[in-house]
Amino acid sequence: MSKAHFGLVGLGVMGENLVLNAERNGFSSVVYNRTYSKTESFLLGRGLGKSISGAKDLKELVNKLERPRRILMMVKAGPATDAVISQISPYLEEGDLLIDGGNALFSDTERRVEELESKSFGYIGMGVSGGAKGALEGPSMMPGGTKSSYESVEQLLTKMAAQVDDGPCVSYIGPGGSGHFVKTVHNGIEYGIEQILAESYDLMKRMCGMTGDQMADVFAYWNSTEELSSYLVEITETCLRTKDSVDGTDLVEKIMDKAGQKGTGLWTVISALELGASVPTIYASLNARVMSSLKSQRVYASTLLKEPLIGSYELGTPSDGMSPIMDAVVLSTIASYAQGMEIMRIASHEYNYDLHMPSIAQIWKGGCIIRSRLLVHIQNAFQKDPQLKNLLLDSWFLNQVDKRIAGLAKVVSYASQAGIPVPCFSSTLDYINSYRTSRLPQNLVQAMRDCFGSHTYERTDKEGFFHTEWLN
Ligand SMILES: NC(=O)C1=CN([C@@H]2O[C@H](COP(=O)(O)OP(=O)(O)OC[C@H]3O[C@@H](n4cnc5c(N)ncnc54)[C@H](OP(=O)(O)O)[C@@H]3O)[C@@H](O)[C@H]2O)C=CC1
Ligand SMILES: O=C(CO)[C@H](O)[C@H](O)COP(=O)(O)O
Repeated sequence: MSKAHFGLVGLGVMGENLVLNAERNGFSSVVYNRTYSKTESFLLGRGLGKSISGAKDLKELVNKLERPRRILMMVKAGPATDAVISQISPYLEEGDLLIDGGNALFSDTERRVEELESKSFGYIGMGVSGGAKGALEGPSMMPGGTKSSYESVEQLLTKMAAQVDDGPCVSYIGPGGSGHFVKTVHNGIEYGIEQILAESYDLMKRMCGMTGDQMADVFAYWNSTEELSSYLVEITETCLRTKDSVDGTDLVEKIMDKAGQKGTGLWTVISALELGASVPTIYASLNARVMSSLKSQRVYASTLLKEPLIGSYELGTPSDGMSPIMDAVVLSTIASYAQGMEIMRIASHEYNYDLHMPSIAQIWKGGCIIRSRLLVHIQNAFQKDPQLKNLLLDSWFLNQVDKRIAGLAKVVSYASQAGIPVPCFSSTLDYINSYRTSRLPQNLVQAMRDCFGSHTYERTDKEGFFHTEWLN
């Protein structure tokens, strides 16, 4: 029996779609899942009639593959990935390649690349985005590791990836854990945009009294614009139009207001803090999920900390796309991308990843959850100036700030008066206002630090570090 081209470990939501994608692109496959009944039902279901066979254990999976073997692990991140690696390693031979397509912590990937390469195996840490549909039809993929390892699967990945007008949504990211680092930042941006859209929904519902369908019409309009056309805006329209099958009312209103999280948003913020990148919009979105999870406390607090009455505010009309709210959404979305790119710019240098921003924008233009038309402008900005310090400094984005900052300020001000939290909108406003302020009040912070702790300060009028005996 001829050996298969490709192996998959983990027939979950992502794994089963990715293997169908590989098979459709001409790569015969062998699949293994810890719980064998899932393998059986897959082979009798979606895998039926395809060039896909099953393996009851990892030894059988390895034996059924041509050499050098190419095996994608699509399992839960963390200890599950380590378990699979240690169980499969005894059967691997020199030159075989493991690819981790899960949402791994990038420092875990660094460790695994070193461990596996010391045994003469290849190891790729690859961020994958696109959910179930993307995995099947063409995901966005961010592979990192040793370049020669990537080259041995380049053809497979290029065929599997989403394709946009000017090429595939996959390319080599860089060494070590860089692929998973970039995927983590992708998810941080994803958290930001999801929260931004949720804030706009809250304002339209509570300040403007709009119904689900009326809001969905606004999202449909936004999705037709150059600035906001994106996958997340598109699915928000769908979510808002969807009715509960029991009583026909808006389904979103039946969903508990507690957001889950699996770790990548937190890792983005931890990395940003460690690297000294300023990411207030992304941080605000993470904190909003944390605050949302305090449901019982919030319900109790709402009986004591009385909310202000919501007055009447002018926030545009559906026919103008709720203009000030759209301004807030556009600038906050831009800020999320700008902050994500900033983390990667610093990480590229600090971790020697040598990231190529236009290629990352290319990978994100199709297939992934944060795909949007804005990414074309982001790619252009970094192509024009590969050393660009902040996206906001590019002419296209500067123009957006000029055009929309008054609308964002209006939304933040009205929401504050009405007692409606808009953490991403207000963080974005502060981010832009801070970034465009040539002299911030941190001179006083420096004075206090020196006053109580002799930490010294720099002066504006001469070089060096100074200390004053403030309390004499
Ligand atoms: N869902 C999504 O939209 C996306 C998910 N990801 C990432 O991809 C990975 C897989 O996600 P998804 O497909 O959603 O996950 P699922 O929850 O659908 O499936 C998890 C898979 O992991 C396997 N598994 C769990 N623990 C172990 C273990 N200790 N040993 C061996 N196998 C184990 C499960 O096997 P069993 O059936 O035996 O339990 C199952 O095949 C995760 O890292 C996730 O973060 C990345 C991008 C998008
Ligand atoms: O990686 C993804 C998309 O890109 C996954 O869907 C991920 O689970 C999303 O993160 P979280 O569950 O924390 O919201």
